[in-house]
Amino acid sequence: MAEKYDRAGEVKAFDEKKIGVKGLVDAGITQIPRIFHHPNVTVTNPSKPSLTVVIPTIDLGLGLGGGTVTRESVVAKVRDAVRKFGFFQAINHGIPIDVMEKMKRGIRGFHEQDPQVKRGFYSRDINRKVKYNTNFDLYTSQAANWRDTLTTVMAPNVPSAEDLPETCREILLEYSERMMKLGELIFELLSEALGLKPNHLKELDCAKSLSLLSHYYPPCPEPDRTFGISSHTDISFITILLQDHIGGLQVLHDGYWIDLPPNPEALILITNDEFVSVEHRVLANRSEEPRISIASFFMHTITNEQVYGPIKELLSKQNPPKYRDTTTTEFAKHYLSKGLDGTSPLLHFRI
Ligand SMILES: O=C(O)CCC(=O)C(=O)O
Ligand SMILES: [Fe+2]
Repeated sequence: MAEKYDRAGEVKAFDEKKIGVKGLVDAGITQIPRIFHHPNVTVTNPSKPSLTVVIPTIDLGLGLGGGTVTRESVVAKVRDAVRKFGFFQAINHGIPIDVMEKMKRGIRGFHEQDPQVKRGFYSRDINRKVKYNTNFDLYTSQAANWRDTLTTVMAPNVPSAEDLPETCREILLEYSERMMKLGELIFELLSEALGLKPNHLKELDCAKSLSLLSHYYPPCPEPDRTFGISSHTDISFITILLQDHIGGLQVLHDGYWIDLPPNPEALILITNDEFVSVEHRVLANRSEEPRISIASFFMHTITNEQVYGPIKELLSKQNPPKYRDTTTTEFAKHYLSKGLDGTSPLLHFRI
């Protein structure tokens, strides 16, 4: 039996230091604090002989010399991927590689800057639009994850440059502007994939609000005891993820954890519902370098009272609603109180 300890006290003490997990690594720890111990770290895939899953990869036709793919074929591939998998890897998505590289460097720069300056951004205030912390659910989850995150709300109200951290302000603005354009296209494709008019999801304001979660996963001295991010589904309408070369991201498919290997050209799209809301996680970083990822969450902030529910046009006697309507505020509050416990936040709203 594990020895009893004052978990709440240790969580608070760690949080109040405002140094993040990076601060622990910089201090030279060789064992991770108990608050990061997960009772069940099953890192390896449940073994299925010769597991071969082809990761759905979709060419959006926006690369240099693009135009070789038709809209119809892209919509068909998107429909297939999000129904079967709940995610896909997008290539030729229109965001240039140098912008993606600059974004990863900028975020690394934020996390690796003078800790005294970084400390100024440390906060858990849900109303703050620019903040950094370790685990948004540090106080509610059963076990903490080996990850620090800079969160910036980039749309609908674009922050002024001075409100953003100096180390990455320009690239945050440029990346977000491009991400908003890509988001519009993706919501059009998803609408069409659902058999709706192209603007349907955009008219529901799904493409309007963007938060960037810019993660830093420092090397973990005991990667078999914890996660980078434990199993969860996202709170957003969709997430578009940029990851670096380190790896560790896995999605759950047919009961098996599948690795999503890094690809410097690709972005990963994670969808929600009709459209599987795919469960995913990141293993604790076992390399000697930090891992950087930037998750673009198309979602409203917690103060947005807009009502969302199953799309009316898709409902019928044969296909009645499975979920009740809710507001962004109610949904976000539920998500925050639950933490990343591996269960779907949607269950709470099931009819
Ligand atoms: O870092 C990653 O690859 C995934 C991040 C993620 O799942 C999230 O921010 O919700
Ligand atoms: Fe996620």
